[in-house]
Amino acid sequence: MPGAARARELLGWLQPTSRVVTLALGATVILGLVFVVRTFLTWRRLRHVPGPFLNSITPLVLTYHCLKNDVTTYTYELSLKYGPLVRIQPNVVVHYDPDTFRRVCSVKANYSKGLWFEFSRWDLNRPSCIAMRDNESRKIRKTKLLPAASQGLSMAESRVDSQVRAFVDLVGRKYLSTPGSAKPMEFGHRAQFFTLDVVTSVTFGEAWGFLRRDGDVEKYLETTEAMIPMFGIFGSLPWLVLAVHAWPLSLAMPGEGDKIGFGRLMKFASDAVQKRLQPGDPNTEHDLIRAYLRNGLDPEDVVQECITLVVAGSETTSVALRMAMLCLLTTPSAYRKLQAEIDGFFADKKSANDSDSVISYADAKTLPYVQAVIREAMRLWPPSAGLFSKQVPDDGDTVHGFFLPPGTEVGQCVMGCGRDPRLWGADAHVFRPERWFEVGPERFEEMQAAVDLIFSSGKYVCLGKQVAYMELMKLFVEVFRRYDVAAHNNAQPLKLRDPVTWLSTDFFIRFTEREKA
Ligand code: HEM
Repeated sequence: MPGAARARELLGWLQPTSRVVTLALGATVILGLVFVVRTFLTWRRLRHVPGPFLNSITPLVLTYHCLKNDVTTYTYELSLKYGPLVRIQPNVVVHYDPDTFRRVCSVKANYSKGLWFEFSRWDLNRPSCIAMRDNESRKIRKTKLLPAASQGLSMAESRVDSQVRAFVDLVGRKYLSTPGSAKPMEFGHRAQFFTLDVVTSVTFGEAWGFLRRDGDVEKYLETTEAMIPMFGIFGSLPWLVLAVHAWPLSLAMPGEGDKIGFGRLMKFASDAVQKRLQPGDPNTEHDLIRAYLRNGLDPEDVVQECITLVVAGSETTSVALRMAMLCLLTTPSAYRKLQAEIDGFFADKKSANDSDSVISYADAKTLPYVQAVIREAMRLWPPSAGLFSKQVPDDGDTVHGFFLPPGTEVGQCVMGCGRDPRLWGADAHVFRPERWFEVGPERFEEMQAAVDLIFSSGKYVCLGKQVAYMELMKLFVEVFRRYDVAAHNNAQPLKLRDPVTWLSTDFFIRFTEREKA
């Protein structure tokens, strides 16, 4: 009897329920086989790249570490163990070599952005530069953005100064502890208030007012804080982005009509652009919106670029502020040297007693120890710790001697660049700003270039790098010039978790007026 007829006869003997069970079992076996074959083929594609076996067959190991809140350290430890190139997911390899970093980001290498960047599409039909994965479109967009961003920088300083004053005022108003009266400030959130007010002010010409209110505005922080861990999870399972962008999940995406949260930022950006297009607009104030419009960017694209500026420029810089503060508070020798340098600078300045003055960026750049503290903290705790994967071009590429077929995603372990003992010595994991003074000019340049990779490189380089340095330098100078700072909870200065970058809670610090010498 032919096979198909025999199978029909056997099925006929079964009860209807047994038939359903048998069909379900059959389907499961077939799906299981498809899964095994697919997993085998994916594994085979990059089997020559070292890494843990489990990571080479499932992306979920990385997802697990995002949920466990130790993903950056995990990636770093794997890189050291298997490096210079490690397979961290079936289709993702990671490196931590500064030269490889620069090559992958160069125009010449022709890599493009990985799937994860789709997550930074705020409007599904209109990507801003950070979400553009096609190299040609990015090039055209960035040509328009770069000159405008550098014009924007020249007017950013006065806006950063206003927010530094607002922060210092807030301390004086609410958080100055005196003997017998402790008034600790939760610095993690205040750092965000500061960076959000700076970036909204530089972008829109008007700060959102987090510092003024000393609280969240339109529940923006509450909702975005909940979103940040999603960046990690989407980073480890980037195809999820496509599911979220498709109907019906797309209906849950934030929109201009929302009463709170990210949608408010979208509405604010859209209104701010519209306001500048009105015939009666005086056009006297300078901000990035005007700079972008003047540079020929379509108004609807300007809206998307403004949202990107706020997202890209706030959490990153506040992570840098928090971790630099933590490093200082836990390293008394560095704290003392930083304050001594600041005092020395102001000792013979007329502005020393002017409570309203803020150090100029040009002057701040002459303070080598302040700069060393900031660089050293960002080296150890890079705020942009995610993989930021880029896709291998059509011809494939060879990285550290391993051929990578087209479409492979190459991620970066920026923590590895900052802690590689070959570059930083046996105490690479120690916060020691002095290391920046122990080397000749050539080595110094090499170290500086490696730390700067936290801002990416080449065609992906951050547009707000100078604004970020300006914020960090000015705030530290003006705070430590006026106040002494101490961790409030000696047993645990803060609670740290790492779903994609370092997020903190309960970072309470105390400010006291400095004793005059
Ligand atoms: C310590 C603070 C900061 C760090 C570590 C940082 C890091 C980065 C990195 C790594 C990228 C590139 C991502 C990639 O495509 O691979 C980037 C892009 C970007 N950053 Fe920053 N950033 C910081 C502060 C800022 C600030 C203050 C602003 C705005 C004022 C800003 C605006 C942008 C923009 C607009 C992009 C997109 C550029 C593009 O797609 O070509 N960033 N940033």
